[in-house]
Amino acid sequence: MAVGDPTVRTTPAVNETGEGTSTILQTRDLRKEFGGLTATDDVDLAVEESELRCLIGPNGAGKSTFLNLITGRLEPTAGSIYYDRFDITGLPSHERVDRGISMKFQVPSLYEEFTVRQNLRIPLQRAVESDVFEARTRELLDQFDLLTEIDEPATSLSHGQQQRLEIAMAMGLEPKLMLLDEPVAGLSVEETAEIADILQTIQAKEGVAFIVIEHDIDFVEMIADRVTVLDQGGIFTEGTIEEVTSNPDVKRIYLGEDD
Ligand SMILES: Nc1ncnc2c1ncn2[C@@H]1O[C@H](COP(=O)(O)OP(=O)(O)OP(=O)(O)O)[C@@H](O)[C@H]1O
Repeated sequence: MAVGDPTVRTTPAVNETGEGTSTILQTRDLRKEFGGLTATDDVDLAVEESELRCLIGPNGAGKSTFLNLITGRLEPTAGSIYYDRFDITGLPSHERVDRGISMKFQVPSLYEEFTVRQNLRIPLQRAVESDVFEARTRELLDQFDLLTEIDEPATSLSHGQQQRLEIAMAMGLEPKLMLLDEPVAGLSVEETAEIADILQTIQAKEGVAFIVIEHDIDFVEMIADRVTVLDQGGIFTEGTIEEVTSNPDVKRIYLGEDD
């Protein structure tokens, strides 16, 4: 994998943040303002290697803005982002991808005229040597239950299969940290359970950490090691799914339950 020279633009974060080596991502006082609106309000968030973290919160809480700051799509107004022990706050998006941060966006990004194999080749070309394309293509498609569709056009896939292919493409970049924005939106209960299974398998087998934005609490319950609740740009609370969902304020405000 092509990785930039860490001595040129980045600084080891371990001394600055005091975090141990198992922290893959740490934000410090991360802030994003749009005019007078604070979309990310001094967020300190830490994610461990191989952890599956879900971000929940009401519409407009700042979930997508936070992920866009991590990918470099947005520049923070203030604060720092440490990834894999380096300060990546000023790095352009493509360098973050090369270091192992990949994202599956909510909007579809498949090349419809391409086959499943050709779509997957796009990220693989960037991340792995050509002599392992075929083996890695098959391995990923097997993991994502798409091997029998390998030579089918992307347009022939069901919505659930397309979502799986998009996550497989994000995995094709060989990430250490994968960001997913509502990966099961519009999927059936069965399709949702299948994605949950796949993410847990990848987490266990490949050691990838995830940050997943999700409104579907049943899905969060299936996959999350820990849950962070955002509200008005800031962290409202964090904990296990049981801790978060048993918090009366979270229940009332975020899950729409009064009991
Ligand atoms: N490019 C932008 N310019 C101005 N305001 C923005 C921009 N992007 C987001 N915002 C505002 O920042 C706040 C946080 O938005 P964000 O999309 O991050 O929330 P969210 O939690 O992801 O919401 P949803 O669940 O609806 O996707 C909102 O008030 C939104 O209107």
